[in-house]
Amino acid sequence: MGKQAATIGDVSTQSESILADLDPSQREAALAVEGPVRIIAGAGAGKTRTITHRIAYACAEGIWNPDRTVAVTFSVKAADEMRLRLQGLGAPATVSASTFHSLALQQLRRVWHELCETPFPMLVEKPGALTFRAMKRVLRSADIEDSEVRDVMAEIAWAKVSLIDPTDYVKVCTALHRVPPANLDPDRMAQVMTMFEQEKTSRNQIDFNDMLLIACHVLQTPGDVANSIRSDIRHLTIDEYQDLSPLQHRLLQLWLGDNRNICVVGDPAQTIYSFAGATSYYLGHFDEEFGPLSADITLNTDYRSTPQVIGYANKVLQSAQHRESYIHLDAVRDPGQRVQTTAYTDDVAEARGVARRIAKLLREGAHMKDCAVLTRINAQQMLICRALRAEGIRYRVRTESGWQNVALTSTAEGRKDLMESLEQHEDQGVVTVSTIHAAKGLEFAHVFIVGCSEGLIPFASPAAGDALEEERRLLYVGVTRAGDSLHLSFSRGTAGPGTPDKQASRFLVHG
Ligand SMILES: Nc1ncnc2c1ncn2[C@@H]1O[C@H](COP(=O)(O)OP(=O)(O)OP(=O)(O)O)[C@@H](O)[C@H]1O
Repeated sequence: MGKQAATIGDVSTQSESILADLDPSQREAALAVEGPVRIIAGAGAGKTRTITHRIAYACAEGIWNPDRTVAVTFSVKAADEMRLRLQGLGAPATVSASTFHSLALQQLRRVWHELCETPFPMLVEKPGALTFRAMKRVLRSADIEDSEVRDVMAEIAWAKVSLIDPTDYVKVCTALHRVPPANLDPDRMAQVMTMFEQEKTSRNQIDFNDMLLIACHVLQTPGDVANSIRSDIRHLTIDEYQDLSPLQHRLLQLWLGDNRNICVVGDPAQTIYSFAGATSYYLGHFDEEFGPLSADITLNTDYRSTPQVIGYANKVLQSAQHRESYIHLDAVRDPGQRVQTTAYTDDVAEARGVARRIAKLLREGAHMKDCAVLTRINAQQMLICRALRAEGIRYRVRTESGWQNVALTSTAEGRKDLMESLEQHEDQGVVTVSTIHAAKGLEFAHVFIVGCSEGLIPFASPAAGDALEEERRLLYVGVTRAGDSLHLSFSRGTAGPGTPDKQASRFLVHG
């Protein structure tokens, strides 16, 4: 009896200390532990903090069964980060934090022997080689550029996550005015898609998105297997919900069945993967799909950045096409320095200028791990790295895309390696060089965004519309990684004889 009372007392104290870290809106979200909950939050407003505390609180109070508590996110890094934060809050280790792909893979491996006698398919090791083979067979030519293979692979992945079957591809292209890559006409592209599937199946291989498709198929088939998978998920939390694809949406519907214990969190202004099939539609329409909601919460206090950075971020979105669906961020931190925009004569001067500024920051006491140089594309990074080396600054190029293709590292071993390598780097303290995409979800005291010119941000200067808006959001994501100082730069250097000087990005804020 005494023991029980002590336990209850301990749990309450623990719960109160978990909730004490939250502001009133975050706390409201954490306390809504049953039923559908939507949290729409701006950058730096504590999305991850809120959902991890919510999970830890509900488990500490004994309201949720940790063994049936599942948190899903989009990258291995984000899942690892979530697991670490949950551990830090004392959540039981049986709470699952994983990516869509690793969870689906885990579920399929568990039930496979009950479904078929054939061994579990292998994952395609070289999707590029398989795509090339499919293209060669359809086109009857091997004269195919690497970039064409890459673009076709991306198109196959896009069609899959968008739930578009090869037999419907031509119709979809007509309806959406979609132009297939590699100069293929829609009919040819559909043939390549079909051939890719045949090549894969004949080797008993599956690709990344097949894991989700097969999981959907298994869950769609009524019976004990589907029920047992579903019964493992009682409380489902999904981070970065603005990045959901139709395929992931289908899977989560099937995971839930009649269960309505779902909490989603996202920021429509951070949708930067539309090109790969992600859409913030599901976040915006969550209330129609799952309502009535137990809580529908907006978080707009940015705890990360100075008012200057936040002011800049708000202004980047001010002329956006759908600005009404984006959150206006409020600042709570003390004022810092103004956002700096610098024009350099050429790319080399820009790289050197940025490296020198970082060297100065380091001399003034900043830590290397607090500095990041963000680029729009990987190709910009060579000059930056060279300039950092010339200044004797250690750096790490972040290759992890932060997107789905890293989910395969979800084996315990892969995760351990990843965490060890990250920890090693973190101990040493290095400057991060990363694309904006790969920096999503991270924060640094000092952020340098280079190449803020037309052609880079926005990339290839798309016509007004969705592609242009995605580029605007990308700059917003980059800007909001900065805590204390933000430095934007571009070079005016000519692209070649007779070509005009580069222009500053239209997204840069003046005044
Ligand atoms: N209630 C709070 N009090 C103090 N600091 C907070 C609070 N909520 C969040 N923070 C801090 O604000 C920063 C952003 O929090 P978090 O990483 O959870 O945000 P996020 O919404 O996931 O960010 P983003 O979407 O921009 O990647 C972190 O440094 C976090 O510790």
